[in-house]
Amino acid sequence: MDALSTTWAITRTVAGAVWYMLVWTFRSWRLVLACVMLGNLLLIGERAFAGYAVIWCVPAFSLLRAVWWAVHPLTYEAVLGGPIRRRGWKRRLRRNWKRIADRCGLATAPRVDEARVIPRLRRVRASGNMLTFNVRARVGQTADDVAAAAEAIATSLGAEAVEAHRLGAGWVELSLTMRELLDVATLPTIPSAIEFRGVTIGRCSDGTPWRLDLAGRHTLVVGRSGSGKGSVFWGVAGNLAPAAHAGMVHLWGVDLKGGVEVAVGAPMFSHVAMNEADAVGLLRGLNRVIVDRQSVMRGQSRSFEPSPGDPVHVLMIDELAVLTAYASKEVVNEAVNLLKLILTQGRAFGVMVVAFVQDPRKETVGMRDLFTQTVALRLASGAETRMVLGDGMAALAPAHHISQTMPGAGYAVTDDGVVARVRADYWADDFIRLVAGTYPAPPAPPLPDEGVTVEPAGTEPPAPVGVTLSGAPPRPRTPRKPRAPRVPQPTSSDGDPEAA
Ligand SMILES: Nc1ncnc2c1ncn2[C@@H]1O[C@H](COP(=O)(O)OP(=O)(O)OP(=O)(O)O)[C@@H](O)[C@H]1O
Repeated sequence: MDALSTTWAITRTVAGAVWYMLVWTFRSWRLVLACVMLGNLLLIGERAFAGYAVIWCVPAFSLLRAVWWAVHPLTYEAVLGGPIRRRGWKRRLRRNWKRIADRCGLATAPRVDEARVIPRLRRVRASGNMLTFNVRARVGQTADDVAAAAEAIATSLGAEAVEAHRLGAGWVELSLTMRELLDVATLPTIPSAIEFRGVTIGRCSDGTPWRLDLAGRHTLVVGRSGSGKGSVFWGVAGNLAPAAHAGMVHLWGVDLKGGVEVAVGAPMFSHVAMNEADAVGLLRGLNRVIVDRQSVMRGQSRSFEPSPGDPVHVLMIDELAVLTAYASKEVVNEAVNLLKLILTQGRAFGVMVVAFVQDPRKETVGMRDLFTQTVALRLASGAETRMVLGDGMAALAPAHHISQTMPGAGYAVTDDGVVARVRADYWADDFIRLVAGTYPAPPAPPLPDEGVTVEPAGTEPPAPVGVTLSGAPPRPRTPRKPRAPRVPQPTSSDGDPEAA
């Protein structure tokens, strides 16, 4: 069996090398033709060696390339294959730009009888698997018009995907992914850095690490069932685990899908809620943290700096819609109010929310706009992408085009409109358990249990109440002392209240 598979592998490699040799030779047919003519002239001039050398130089170079590719693909790709391919991309773009711009609707004619004006192409560059260039909108066009044609331009050039960034004053930068790097799943390594401002949870389409900024941001992750929300969830929680272990971060987990997701790595979390009542208690507790910090920081400082014992709080909610739409009415009402307060006030006080949801409709996630960055994993339709990312974003971040075979892949969109095509590392259950076992959260102070009234910013914190650990049985309340009977007050005979 082994010998058979080795023979098969060798046959495939040799066949591949022969195929590439032929393709590369025929692709350079103009050069081959020129060499044949020159070689024949040399042969006529009785310079046999030089003549044959010129005639066969192109096939010989292709053969050399093919052998190199077959024997050592890594060095071939780095030294020869990659640079040749990138040169080809740039040349194809420059040569075909007029035709592509015209066909993609970017060429405009000022009058019927006048020639069409093509948007200007500038700074064409290629590196790694990306082809990047700037396009200047013509008079009568906007940068949005150019961005809207991005998908068509990418398709014309055979790109896998495209990202468009506005550079300002009519300039748009288009980054085309010419070779897909995200189709291979990657695994994380055990985190060791103490991170609380952001986490590296996968890679971008150009192969660079995908860093998700968390400081001062609330993150909404949306994706259909099976789109890989779990990878992003554990990418964030797992990478924060060393900081949680060191007391610089408190992780709060809400999982109302029976706790199936959070339970795997529960030791990383300071507080976990797996039912509606605990979830509301947990939100009250987090709101209490904000209110307490407001009173401490008022007049002292405007930005929060964490320290051991005074950590950043990160609330992770798996399936947000269960809490904000599908739970009982009272729970939904209170949870939505508390969550809105946390989302509007938490950022300045070191409280961040990372929420995950399958169904992005307004009825399920009414507070979508309060999240400052969105990760759109695979979505069902263009309408859903627009719903999640806003109008105009379906072309820039077409999450509905993500293949089912690429769970964990998506578009990360910040509130200033920067789009990155990304894929999260895959966190297997055993790996999550390993990280949770390595970095368990230190014991956390108990949560306020009940009676916390939701106060707007700037008001005094609510009165202290009995506390409980979310998920633990509530402590019995001490019965109140009976009130002492009132002493009757003397009243004036004429009923004058001032006299009483
Ligand atoms: N980053 C990834 N790379 C490769 N495969 C992945 C990745 N993330 C998830 N998968 C695969 O996709 C499957 C579904 O992922 P996951 O359970 O995270 O999806 P989900 O969006 O959380 O779905 P649901 O909402 O139904 O829980 C996983 O069992 C795993 O096999």
